[in-house]
Amino acid sequence: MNPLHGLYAITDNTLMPDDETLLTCVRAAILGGAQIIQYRDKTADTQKRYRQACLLNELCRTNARTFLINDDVKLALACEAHGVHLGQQDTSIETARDLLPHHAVIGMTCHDQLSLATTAALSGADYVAFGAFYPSKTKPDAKPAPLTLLAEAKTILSCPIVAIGGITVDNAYQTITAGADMIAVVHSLFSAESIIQQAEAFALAFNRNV
Ligand SMILES: Cc1ncc(COP(=O)(O)OP(=O)(O)O)c(N)n1
Ligand SMILES: Cc1ncsc1CCOP(=O)(O)O
Ligand SMILES: [Mg+2]
Repeated sequence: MNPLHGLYAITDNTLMPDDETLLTCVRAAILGGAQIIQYRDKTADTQKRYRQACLLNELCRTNARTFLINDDVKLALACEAHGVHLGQQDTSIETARDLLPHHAVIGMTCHDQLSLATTAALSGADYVAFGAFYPSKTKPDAKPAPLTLLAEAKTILSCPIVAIGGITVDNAYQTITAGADMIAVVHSLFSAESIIQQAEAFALAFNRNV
């Protein structure tokens, strides 16, 4: 398993509505340097979700990338993903840990609250996610989180930290220097004219010194 660090690409069923578009876009993100891929499909089409999750799992395994499923622990089990990303309203970490293989990756949304993160870490989360740090096109009603939260979180948590919400190539570097180990991106990555070049630009932000 590669480390939980770098560009974390999250799929979108509106931007990538069919199998071919989804695979082409995610392949480009991987080629550009995305390290973690999350399958996030909010439709109720169980058959499509299973088929696409299996396709992405294969793509990620071939390219040695971490593959996570949003919300759905049973789907993660069925497609043999590396793990799941859970929100505060989703399955609990404890239940997910019971259902998944012991080495599964479990990430947890903590919005703008350190207390949710310490609870998640104590429950065995492998990473925690904060946001939205900037206005998000994908989730416009996401509660805003201040960038200072990341440095505070770093002092009290030992697990990796994800920043999410409205992250672009222009604000990626300041988000990483503020304390993010991973930056999770939907719109600014997958709506780009060249997804490969956009992913490269995000990946470069992790290697910049100034
Ligand atoms: C990496 C990452 N962070 C946060 C979220 C949001 O999860 P959640 O609050 O459960 O909202 P939905 O994505 O399910 O709408 C995420 N998916 N990934
Ligand atoms: C799922 C989620 N949770 C908080 S913001 C967000 C969406 C992130 O997408 P974008 O990178 O387009 O703002
Ligand atoms: Mg969720």
